[in-house]
Amino acid sequence: MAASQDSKGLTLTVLGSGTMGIAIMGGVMASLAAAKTQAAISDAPKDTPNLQNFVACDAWAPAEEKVKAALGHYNFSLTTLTNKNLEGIQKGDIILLSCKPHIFKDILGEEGVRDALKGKIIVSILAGVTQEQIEGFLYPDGPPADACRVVRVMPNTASFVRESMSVIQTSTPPLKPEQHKLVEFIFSSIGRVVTLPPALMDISTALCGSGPAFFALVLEAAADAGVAMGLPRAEAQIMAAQTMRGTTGLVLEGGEHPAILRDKVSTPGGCTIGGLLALEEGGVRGAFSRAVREATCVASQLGQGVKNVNGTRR
Ligand SMILES: NC(=O)C1=CN([C@@H]2O[C@H](COP(=O)(O)OP(=O)(O)OC[C@H]3O[C@@H](n4cnc5c(N)ncnc54)[C@H](OP(=O)(O)O)[C@@H]3O)[C@@H](O)[C@H]2O)C=CC1
Ligand SMILES: O=C(O)[C@@H]1CCC=N1
Repeated sequence: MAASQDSKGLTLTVLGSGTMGIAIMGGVMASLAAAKTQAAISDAPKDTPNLQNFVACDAWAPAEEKVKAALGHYNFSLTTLTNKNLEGIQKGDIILLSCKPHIFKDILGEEGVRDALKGKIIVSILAGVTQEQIEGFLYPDGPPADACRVVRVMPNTASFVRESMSVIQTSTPPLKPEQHKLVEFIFSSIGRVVTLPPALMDISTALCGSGPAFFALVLEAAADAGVAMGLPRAEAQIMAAQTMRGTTGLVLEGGEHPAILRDKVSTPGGCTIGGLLALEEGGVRGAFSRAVREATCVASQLGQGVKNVNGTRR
């Protein structure tokens, strides 16, 4: 990590300031802002990395305004750059690779990038791109002593509201303690974290990365049903979303198994069992599970340059 940054704090540089780049910076900023407020009212010693600065890079000029509009109010040092990835990497201590998967070679292949990355950490959230692919591209002859470390993480878009489920891929060999601490700090500040081996990153991509879209479809269907039965749209959406949140609370905080939870809600002879049987008749369990498995297959191909990854299959 660059010692030169110590007095001004560490810098997170984001390469690709789209949905995820903004969501992650936003979540981290919200978390740091909350920690500042907490520190002001408590004397407890803090053992958190001194992350203070953010650099948002993109290839699309309007992204600068988008980033400022989404994050400007946090009052952190925020620099926006268009087509200046190298400058962003030079300024950063930890680099978040959040472009589309197939773009990574354009970014990391730019002259000077390998030098600028010396001793730093790249966190890649690219679906389907392995740690080996990135390392092999940067260091085709094997990593030099001052090589950067590449860490693969799969977060989700709920990072923005600090409710991400982020899967950090196990690093071999382990990261240096301060590097590990910084990666853990960033992702645990924007939600929950689990660490899993490389072979489980594609299913993690489907379940956690794509998951918000799948659950949003169910949520929307529930709200639609409410509207169909006469609820105003706004109330129907809040009711569906809060009910989904309550269910996840019972599982996450209450440790309830989903099958037991279903059973507890199903009063004998009541309406819930009637609704559940309609869902089973419609094959919702199979369709939902198939969606996650399909997304896993597609995710596994995203880094291979394979075309038509979403072409129809049996
Ligand atoms: N969306 C999600 O929920 C999740 C996405 N991911 C992964 O995160 C990554 C980003 O996804 P997402 O945020 O949805 O994608 P977006 O398209 O929203 O963001 C990517 C950004 O990178 C920009 N970009 C393109 N080329 C370059 C370049 N050469 N240098 C710098 N920036 C560039 C794009 O600009 P332009 O639009 O002009 O191409 C775009 O603004 C993907 O790899 C995806 O697999 C992981 C977990 C969840
Ligand atoms: O749809 C995608 O490919 C990305 C990866 C996970 C979520 N969005």
